[in-house]
Parts: sequence; C-alpha cells; structure tokens
Amino acid sequence: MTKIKICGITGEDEIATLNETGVDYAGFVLYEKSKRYVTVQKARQLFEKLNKDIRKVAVAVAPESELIEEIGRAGFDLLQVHGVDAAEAERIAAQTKLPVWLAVNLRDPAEVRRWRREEYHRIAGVVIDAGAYGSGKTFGWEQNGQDEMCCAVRAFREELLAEGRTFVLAGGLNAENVAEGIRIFAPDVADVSSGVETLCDGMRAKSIIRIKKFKKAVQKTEGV
Ligand SMILES: O=C(O)c1ccccc1NCC(=O)[C@H](O)[C@H](O)COP(=O)(O)O
Repeated sequence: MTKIKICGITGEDEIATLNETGVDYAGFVLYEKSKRYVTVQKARQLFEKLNKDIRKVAVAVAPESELIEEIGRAGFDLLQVHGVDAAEAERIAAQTKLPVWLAVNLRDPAEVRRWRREEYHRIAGVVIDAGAYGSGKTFGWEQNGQDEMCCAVRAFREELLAEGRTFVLAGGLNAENVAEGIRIFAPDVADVSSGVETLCDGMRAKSIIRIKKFKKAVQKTEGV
C-alpha cells in the first residue's frame, strides 16, 4: 500500500495524533524560515513520544555541513533535502550515514527533463513536490494527468523504481485529491502537510480528523 508521510510536525499533540492514526513517516522541518520550523533539539524531544514504528524524517533546505552532522547524530531515520541539485545531494548522501531523499520542487516541465538526466548513485529516493515549500499547492497534475509534466514525472518514477529508489509524491495533497494522485503516479509514499492541518486560535496544527480522512482515502485505493 502507498505509505503516508505527515510533514511539518511541531508539537506533542501532533505526535499523539500520529501515534493514534498510525502513519508511516513523520517529517520535521529544520528550516528556520518555515512556519513549521523546529530545532534538532526540539525534534529529539518529540522523538521520545513517537511510536517506534513511525520513521523520522529530517527535512532540510540546502543544509550546511554542521546541520548535516547534527541531523546524523540526532536519531533521524532519513534526511529529505530541498534546494540542492543532484550533485550536491550526492555529496550530502556521502557525508551522512542516513538514507537521503532528494526533494525536487517542480516549476516547469523542462525541470523534470533535467532531473531525469541526472545520475543518482547514493540517493535513496526522490520527493516530487510543488514549486513552493509546504504551500498546500500541487504542481498542476490534477487537470488530467496527461500533460507533458505529468508524463515526464511518470517516466522519472519508472526510472527510479527500476533502480530500487523510493518515489514520493508531495505538494497540495489532501483527502479529496490523494486517490487521483495515486492513480496517476502510483507513488511509494504520499506526503502531506497543509492538507491535514486546521487553524486553531490562529495557529496551524495537524488535525486528527483530517489525517484519518487522508488515510482512509489512501486505503480505499487498495480496496482496504
Ligand atoms: O513545510 C514547510 O514549511 C517546508 C519548508 C521548507 C522545506 C520543506 C517544507 N515542507 C516539506 C513538506 O511539508 C512536504 O515535503 C511537502 O512540501 C508537502 O507540503 P504541502 O503542500 O503543504 O502538503
């Protein structure tokens, strides 16, 4: 079944929500400019409350060497890296013992063609995401899934799968569109942040109801 990653975890209530809903991955955004920013230290405190079978993903943007080292010591299971090219992601993967997912923030079809030509030796997986980080917007696949960009993404997915790499679909997913995303791209992992949040006293928080709905929509694609 398509696995589920809930990204942008910031507090203990959200950890309890993930434990109760039983998702596969929890993402912690270690990028200071993000509204979902947590320090590595804060993420480590949250790990203590997280069920052991939920994998912990460090999400970073063009991380400096020091942060990569800190992430490597903190107990994460994976490092998802945005804002770097394939060569830089390969260098990061060589520096850390963690499996690395390269996040590609898509802006136009030419970009997918460029990424498809890259050589991946150490990268464990690729996250195909919308142009803006954690924006709740898709990269435009929901029109019909047949345009140039979608075809290029599917071809990219085939290449990654043939090499045994994980393919993650991200950007603007929610309970209403995730089944269509799975039908078009057949990802290994569906990654969501904004689409399972609610505003509570002006603060964004992951909603247990929305996560349950999201999970149900994913399970329905497999007849569960
Ligand atoms: O969420 C952020 O603010 C963020 C900042 C910098 C890098 C990555 C970030 N988020 C990553 C994710 O939440 C997911 O990988 C993905 O973008 C899904 O986001 P959304 O469209 O909100 O579902």
